[in-house]
Amino acid sequence: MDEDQKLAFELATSGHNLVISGQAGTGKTFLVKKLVHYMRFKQGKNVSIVCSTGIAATHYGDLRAQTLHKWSGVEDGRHLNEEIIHFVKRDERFTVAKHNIETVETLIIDESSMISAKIFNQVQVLCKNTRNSTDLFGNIQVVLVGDFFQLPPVSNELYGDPGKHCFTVPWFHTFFSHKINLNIIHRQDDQSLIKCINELEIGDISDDSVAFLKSLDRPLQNERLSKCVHLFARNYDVDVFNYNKMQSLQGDLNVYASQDEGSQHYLSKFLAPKNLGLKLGCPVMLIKNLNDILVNGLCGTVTKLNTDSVEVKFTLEHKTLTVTIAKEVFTTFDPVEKIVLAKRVQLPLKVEFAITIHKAQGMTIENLVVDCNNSIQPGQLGVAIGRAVSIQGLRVINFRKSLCRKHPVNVFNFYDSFSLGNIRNDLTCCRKLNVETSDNESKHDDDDDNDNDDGGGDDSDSTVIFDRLEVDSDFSESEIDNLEFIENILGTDQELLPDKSGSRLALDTVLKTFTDTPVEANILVFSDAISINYQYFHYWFQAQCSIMEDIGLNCFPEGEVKFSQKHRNDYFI
Ligand SMILES: Nc1ncnc2c1ncn2[C@@H]1O[C@H](COP(=O)(O)OP(=O)(O)OP(=O)(O)O)[C@@H](O)[C@H]1O
Repeated sequence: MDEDQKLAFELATSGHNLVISGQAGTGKTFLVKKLVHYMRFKQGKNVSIVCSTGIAATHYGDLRAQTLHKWSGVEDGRHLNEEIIHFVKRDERFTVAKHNIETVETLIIDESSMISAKIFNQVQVLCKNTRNSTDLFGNIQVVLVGDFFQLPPVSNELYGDPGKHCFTVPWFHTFFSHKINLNIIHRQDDQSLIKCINELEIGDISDDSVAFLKSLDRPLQNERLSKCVHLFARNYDVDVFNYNKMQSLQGDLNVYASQDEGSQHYLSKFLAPKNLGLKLGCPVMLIKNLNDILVNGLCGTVTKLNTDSVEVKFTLEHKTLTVTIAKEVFTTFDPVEKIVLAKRVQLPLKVEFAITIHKAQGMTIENLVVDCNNSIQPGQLGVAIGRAVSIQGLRVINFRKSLCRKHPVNVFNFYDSFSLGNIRNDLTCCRKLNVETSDNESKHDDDDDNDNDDGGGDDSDSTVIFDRLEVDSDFSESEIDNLEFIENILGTDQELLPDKSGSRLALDTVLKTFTDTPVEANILVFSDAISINYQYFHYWFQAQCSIMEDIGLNCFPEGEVKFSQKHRNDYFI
């Protein structure tokens, strides 16, 4: 281990809560494996490893990691805090999750950049309540591992999750007073490549690195072989690539049609396709966690096509496993009305000649082709190119400097806050704290401090009381107020609008679209359309979503002061 890894190892094995970060390839997963071995087998501790995604969990092989969602029972985040506490404590379907929470001593959470503040807070509240404790996380030692310059959490408007980083929960810095950054990159040894990944992660790329990346646009020797992995930013591009590859594959095409019920709007959002075409020998990826071994993201090859099922040979860490995959039920659930909005029965598979960058986070890939087109998220290209081991096995196509995005300022601020803090042997520095906290305190904190905007502290009864005694029921007026507010921001923020003339025109069009669009007519589609059309304003629009929420609030009938999850869904879905 290098010096930083040793320091992190020492702190974690002495029982401290700890954040371990570091650029792609600095050995975070490597360190966790060492930690788990030592803590389980030398210290005899009950250690659980959980990850934000099933595919990240597979990197731990026999150490048996699983997703945080499954381990804790929070599933896909559909439950309110009080419900999930009730289920885990009393419902026998949640016995395993209850046992996990009651018995664990150390919880290691990897790939935490993709865990939202809402889910993180919910797990914290759940652990505290299930262990009948007043301590954060019920006094479980938590080691949080991840690179927050990589991909951020995915939002889920239906479940009231705006997708904010887990470090925005208000109790974060008290609970994690020790934070360490690993600095030595072990995955690659080419200095130009290391520098380039670093700059891509941060979103500030030098001319040298641009030239370097452009020089990598040449065919790889073994690009045509199946062991070469193609990465794209969007599922759509993955699908097009897969379709073309599928056409060129020999053999008969079997088409598996789904059985659908419910809203077309939600059906169209399922990853499981309506018609899944498969051929013998085509590469596929699981898109659902079937058990601890067959997890979402696992790749394999089709070996037999049956009428309603297929046989797939999966490649695990060092072995292969052939399994019959039958159709599964996919649902979208309304957590307030408690109804299923859409249901699809389909094979939990997707053709995978290529995969999205999201699915690749955490992987090490020897032969890699990255298509940079349509990359819009901060850190996305850093994640993609950071998978490569060497420049000999890396091809980069469609790279342009304008595709590099900067992370929001709160990510940089978070890293500025990195320090080892006060280390006390009796753990009074991080674990044995007398922290006054309530399950919904994050909401109050949010009100107090807009910079530390958490959004994730899920209110325990999902109802936020707003003390607006006078509610403006006239939509147009409040809308105009907010538009003026937007204009003011734009008038002063040079950084957001470096090119004011071009932006002005785009902005006027956007604002016109906004004023012409009834809020209740699907604000999400509207914001998506804006993001696609005006990527330049991407971050700005995210910030405007909260302003739009305010506009929605102002539209409530007079006397209405409760803004519940249901109201939120009515306005924003
Ligand atoms: N101290 C070390 N000595 C030698 N090799 C190391 C060391 N630390 C990590 N490695 C190797 O470097 C490679 C990258 O490590 P690892 O996957 O743990 O990085 P990571 O920080 O988790 O990356 P990512 O953020 O992309 O998931 C692996 O092949 C790992 O075995």
